Amino acid sequence: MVSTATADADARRVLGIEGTAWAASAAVYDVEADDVTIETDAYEPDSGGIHPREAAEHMREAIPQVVEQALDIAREQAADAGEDPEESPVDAVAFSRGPGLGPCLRIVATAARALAQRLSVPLVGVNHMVAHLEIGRHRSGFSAPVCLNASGANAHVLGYRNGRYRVLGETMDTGVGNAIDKFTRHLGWSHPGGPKVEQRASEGEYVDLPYVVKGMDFSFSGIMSAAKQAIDDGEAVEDVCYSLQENIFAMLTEVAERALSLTDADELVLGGGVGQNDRLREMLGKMCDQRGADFFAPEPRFLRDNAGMIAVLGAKMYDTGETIPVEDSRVRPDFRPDEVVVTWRSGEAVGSWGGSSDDGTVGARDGGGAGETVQGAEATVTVEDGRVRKERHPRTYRHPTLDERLRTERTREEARLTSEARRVGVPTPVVHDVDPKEGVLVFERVGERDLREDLTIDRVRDVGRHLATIHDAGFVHGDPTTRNVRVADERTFLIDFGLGYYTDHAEDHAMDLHVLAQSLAGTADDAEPLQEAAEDAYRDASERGEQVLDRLREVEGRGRYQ
Ligand SMILES: C[C@@H](O)[C@H](NC(=O)OP(=O)(O)OC[C@H]1O[C@@H](n2cnc3c(N)ncnc32)[C@H](O)[C@@H]1O)C(=O)O
Ligand SMILES: Nc1ncnc2c1ncn2[C@@H]1O[C@H](COP(=O)(O)OP(=O)(O)OP(=O)(O)O)[C@@H](O)[C@H]1O
Ligand SMILES: [Fe+2]
Repeated sequence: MVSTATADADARRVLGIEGTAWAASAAVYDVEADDVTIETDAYEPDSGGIHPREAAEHMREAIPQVVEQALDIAREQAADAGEDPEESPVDAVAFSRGPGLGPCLRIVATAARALAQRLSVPLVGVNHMVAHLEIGRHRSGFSAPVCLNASGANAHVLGYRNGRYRVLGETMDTGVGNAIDKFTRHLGWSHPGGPKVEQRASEGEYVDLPYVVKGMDFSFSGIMSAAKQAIDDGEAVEDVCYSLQENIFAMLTEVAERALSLTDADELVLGGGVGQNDRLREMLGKMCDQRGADFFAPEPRFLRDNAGMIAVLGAKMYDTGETIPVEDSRVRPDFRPDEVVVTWRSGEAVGSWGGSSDDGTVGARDGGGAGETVQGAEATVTVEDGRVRKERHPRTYRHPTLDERLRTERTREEARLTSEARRVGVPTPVVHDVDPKEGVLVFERVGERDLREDLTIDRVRDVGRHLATIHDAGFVHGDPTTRNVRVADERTFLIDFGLGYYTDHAEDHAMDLHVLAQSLAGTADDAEPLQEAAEDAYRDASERGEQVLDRLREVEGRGRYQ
């Protein structure tokens, strides 16, 4: 192929540089051959976790070398293709702009700028998290997958909608890998801990540990303290490792399934270093199998931090003109994936879910007609004779003991809190029958449709008020999404209290509002006025609305990436 290194032509080859935390890495992506060569020099702390200054020092030493190695490969490829040796062998230099450790990012960016200048090619600034996702989409050939990012400093599920990747759910505290690594530091093991836990888990048996999912968000702090405590109490290390993996990965698998259900997607891709774990991949694969979805995990060299994913996304961005001048190329330690305008998918439809169709209906789910069966994220719901039968079937991806515990607990709590909410004046269905062991509930059928098909200011105000009422009564809903509210002419019913629990903590109350806000953002084209209406109604109706809303602002500021 004859080279034309202008910005109008599609890229032949792109050089990627990665160095957000531990991997000093450079790669060449040969577009035509769809071939990625990666050169990585890993930072391994002598003790403890990653020290930002030491990591930056590693970048300073290692980045020039891996870059030169990658460049040599690019030159060979260019020579094989018969290109002019005087010309740059790559059309662009793509680098990880964030998120990541500031000192590391700055060294990588400096190297990238210098190289781009030397080769007289443009710079492309890549979001590291979007790269973790795009590499899976690229390698799988899937068109509109949900993505689970399971990496060291992050954990989130993303879906594509209307030109951006939306964060459907994320960790409320640490990233999944960091959580595991902290646990292994407690044991005195060296960094990284993830592979060591995987190894020890193979000899372990299941012991009870906390399990925390809130809508599509989740939290690791409770389970991590409990795991450390279990070790201090003399529980066998292999049992704690095993159970930790079982619970944490089941949480990730559950939220991935919820995201598939919400977005009506049937493809899932995995990204991030924790994705190298066999048990996590097994769980996700089984879950997808059970619901008829396709699952793809890239090979390990593309899961852990690597410059290959930066080069591949860099090429897509270059092709749509997403290059940046040096003066605009400052690093972004807190760069969120939903800040990126996804230009390289602009030819595609609005998105994979929630877009209103011409007749104003959204999606195709309504537990309305008699005899109809609705597949929710957790349960199968059948409508018969004005009654609704909800069955939580076993999920074979998770440990049977955990599975039984979750199904029993959630069924019992759902019956209890649905009735409790009615008692305090919130419209909910009458509970006719409950069998926690079998995971079966029979309810009165309520509402004509789900809230997401009738999203008005008045309706979300009702929801804000209802949440205030149950919070004042001392419990939370746990999953107040636009699919867990049913609407009829005059009334707005809350359903699906399975994730609810008793609590007086402002933090837990704020999480309910956060889940609602995320769900509005995921379903409505203009979510802001709806969100405001819900908050105003909540503030007016609640005994301590101001305090909870302050906490909500705090919650929203978290889950940011360092
Ligand atoms: C911002 C960026 O620097 C950061 N990168 C990062 O965290 O490196 P990554 O390579 O994606 O993931 C590393 C994590 O992946 C874990 N890990 C590696 N192999 C594992 C395994 N077999 N099982 C569980 N965890 C594993 C390690 O313990 C470590 O916490 C991120 O993507 O969040
Ligand atoms: N009492 C009810 N009256 C009318 N429709 C109902 C009732 N309960 C459930 N449905 C319908 O069934 C759907 C699924 O129910 P539910 O949310 O309880 O199950 P789920 O599996 O927990 O779903 P998800 O986890 O996706 O929210 C609801 O969105 C609603 O359309
Ligand atoms: Fe990463």
